[in-house]
Amino acid sequence: MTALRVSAVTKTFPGVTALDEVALEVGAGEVHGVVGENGAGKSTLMAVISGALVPDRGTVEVGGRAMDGGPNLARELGVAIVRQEPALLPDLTVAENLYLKVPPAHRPQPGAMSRWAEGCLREWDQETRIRPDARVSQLVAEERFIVEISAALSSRPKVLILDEPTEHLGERDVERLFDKVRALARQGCAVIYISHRIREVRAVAGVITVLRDGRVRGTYPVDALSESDIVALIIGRTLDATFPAKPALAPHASPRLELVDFRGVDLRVGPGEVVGLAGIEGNGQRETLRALAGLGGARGEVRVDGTAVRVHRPRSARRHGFAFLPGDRHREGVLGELSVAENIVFRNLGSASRWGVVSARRSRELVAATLDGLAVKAASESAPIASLSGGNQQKAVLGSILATDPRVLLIDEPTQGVDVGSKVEIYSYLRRLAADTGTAILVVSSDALELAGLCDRVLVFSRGAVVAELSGAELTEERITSAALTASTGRRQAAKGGAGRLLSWLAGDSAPAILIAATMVALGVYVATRNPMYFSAFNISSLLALVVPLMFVAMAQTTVMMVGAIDLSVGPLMGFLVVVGSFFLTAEDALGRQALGWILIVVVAIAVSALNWALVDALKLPPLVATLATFFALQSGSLLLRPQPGGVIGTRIVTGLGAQIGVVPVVFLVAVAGAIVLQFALRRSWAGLALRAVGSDERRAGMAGARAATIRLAAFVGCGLLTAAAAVCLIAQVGSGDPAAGTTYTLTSISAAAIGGASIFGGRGSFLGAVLGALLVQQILGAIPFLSLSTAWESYLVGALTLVAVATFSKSRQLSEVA
Ligand SMILES: Nc1ncnc2c1ncn2[C@@H]1O[C@H](COP(=O)(O)OP(=O)(O)OP(=O)(O)O)[C@@H](O)[C@H]1O
Repeated sequence: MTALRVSAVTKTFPGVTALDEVALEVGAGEVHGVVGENGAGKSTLMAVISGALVPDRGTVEVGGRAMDGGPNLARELGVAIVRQEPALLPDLTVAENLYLKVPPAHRPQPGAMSRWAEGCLREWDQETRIRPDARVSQLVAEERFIVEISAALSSRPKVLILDEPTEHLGERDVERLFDKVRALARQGCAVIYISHRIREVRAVAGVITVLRDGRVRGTYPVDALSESDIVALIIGRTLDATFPAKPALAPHASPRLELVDFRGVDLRVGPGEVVGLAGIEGNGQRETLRALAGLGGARGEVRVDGTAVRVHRPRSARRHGFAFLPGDRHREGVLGELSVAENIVFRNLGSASRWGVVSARRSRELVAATLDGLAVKAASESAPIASLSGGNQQKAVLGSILATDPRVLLIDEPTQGVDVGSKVEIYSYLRRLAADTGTAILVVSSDALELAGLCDRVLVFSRGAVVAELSGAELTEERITSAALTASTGRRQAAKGGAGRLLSWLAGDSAPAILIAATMVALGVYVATRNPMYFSAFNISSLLALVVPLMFVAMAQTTVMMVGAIDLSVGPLMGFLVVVGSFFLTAEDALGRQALGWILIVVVAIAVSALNWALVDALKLPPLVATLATFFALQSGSLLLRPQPGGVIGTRIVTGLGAQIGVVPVVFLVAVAGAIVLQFALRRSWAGLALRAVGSDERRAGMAGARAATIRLAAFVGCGLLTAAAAVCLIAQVGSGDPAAGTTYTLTSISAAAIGGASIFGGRGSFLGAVLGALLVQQILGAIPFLSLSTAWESYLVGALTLVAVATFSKSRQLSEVA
């Protein structure tokens, strides 16, 4: 039975025909390998099948149904995909990502999400210690792939697409994956397996389709082809040898690189020598390489050509002749928005410049030489590097690093995503570089065959120490794998010290609330020791009453910040609503007119926030500019309606809104209850997740089925409604239509939201944090008179606190991500 039928699909991009009349059929229970050179069109074809791209011509049918409804329909029809770059949302937790990625029918109750996610991960591997509550931005590439694969497996797919899933996986994980793939196929799932590791394709697939230049070159049963037959079909010629010959090294040459007790490793690497660092992931090999690149953890002595050097930062490592190719290309390798040429020039500013100015001629020559050197295929050098196929991105980044003319080259996964033909070119390029310039090369790779073929020596790591050294005849793929496996049985968890744990906690969601509460208590105690009147019932009750508008408007601001926007118009909107209210809510107004006033307040708030949304989403104005325009429009509107304050609000309304239970105003309790409900919805509902997902990464959230524009509209309208609530509380406080009433709330709302943990980049924030942030800001404002300080201190203290809070949260997030 045919599970997937692709008929005559054509897809073009400017300057490239990525797919040309492609046809493919995959039967239920079949594992179908798709192979081809870099840029052959494999990922584009998978994007079409999974609904992420619409073809120019041709059709895709899944289980007999035409696939014409984007990613959501594809998911509904049972298509699951593991992409070359896992499409995970960095600000959300592992559990939340898994939840969003599986089709709605397979999702657990939001409350049971964590336990369910643990089950999904444990199904992958009993030992895997990926915590369901870890934020995805804190995971290394291998872990991100495991999460992406677990999500695809947990969605019980009918068609499973795996696009180079093993580039970051160790030997055991690859085996584990193949077991799962075979089990799924036995249950009738159709699997498409894309990889440049031909051995893997042969091991798992029954049928192979070869793509070249966007066209299908043939479909064959795997058994009918040898490995070299497949290579010949892919690149159109046969290869003599994959790995270049290893030249004899000068026996007494003084070492180019020397490590003395560097993270416990002693090592001498001669000029032109290629040394591999192997081991099961997480045993210290990658960390050692990264430490040499200046990315942290450098302890011990490092000498280059006999001179001791410090490699505590990337800059200092570069200055001493180290060049580093990061293994996590998507996160650390490419600058996605910049062009191919800019990516190359940026890494070689020294050689591309003259008198400190980038020279057009030198840049052109540098870019041409780099692209030619590794035969990078790009529609144009001014195209964004993200539009290149994965393998071509890798070659472009590697080329830009090789062009820096290093004395020591540190390369992490040199050929990830690179096709068989280009791998051979890269290996011989590295060998030539080592032989011609004496560059010492250290390589980390999850592919033991690559290490055995490319390196003169391989050091095997276990628990941070070198446990075996292989060279000469001993240097085989089997020896590397067995040395790694016998030395350590599993992945080592990076042991987090006290500082690491503190950082993780600071980067988490509960830190802002706890830190604010602690600061409030400390401030309260301090002020009370200076002035005993501070804790009087009157003072507490007026503080709580005054803070309520700020609490609501801080929640409003948090809502839009969550989707990566900011709303400057909240303050003037509050003022405008107060002015509107002052025409309908006076003692003389009849009940009907008063009801109309309340309705108008809500309608105006919704209209203004919908306008803000339209400016941002339809006109594509930056939120800062769009809401600044509404800021001024609203302020002028208020002044036009009420050039002078006027319209006294009816006493019944003022006293009603000012009702208290003991010393606590009722509206305060309403605000707190609202914050609790919203916080719960933010963490435990699809809407809350979608809100954070869109703020975290709109494109990926879209792939998970979230409609970004609708969600942003909901966020803006939510912001408007919460601002209306703030305005209602303000009406009772001001008591009349004052056009300037709300203006100061714009900045204080941003401060309170940021102190509460919201990020202006979206994806993060907390309603409880915002409410506590508002309380702290108000507490500071209220404490100034008790300390007999001038009012200037209001700005100093609130400003400083905002700065400290934002710096602490963003820095801790940054550091915990690197860790
Ligand atoms: N968004 C895009 N904009 C412009 N060109 C694109 C875009 N996506 C893909 N291409 C081009 O389409 C062609 C096919 O790319 P695709 O990513 O499908 O190749 P691939 O076979 O998956 O390669 P690799 O093995 O390197 O991953 C390439 O020339 C690529 O540059």
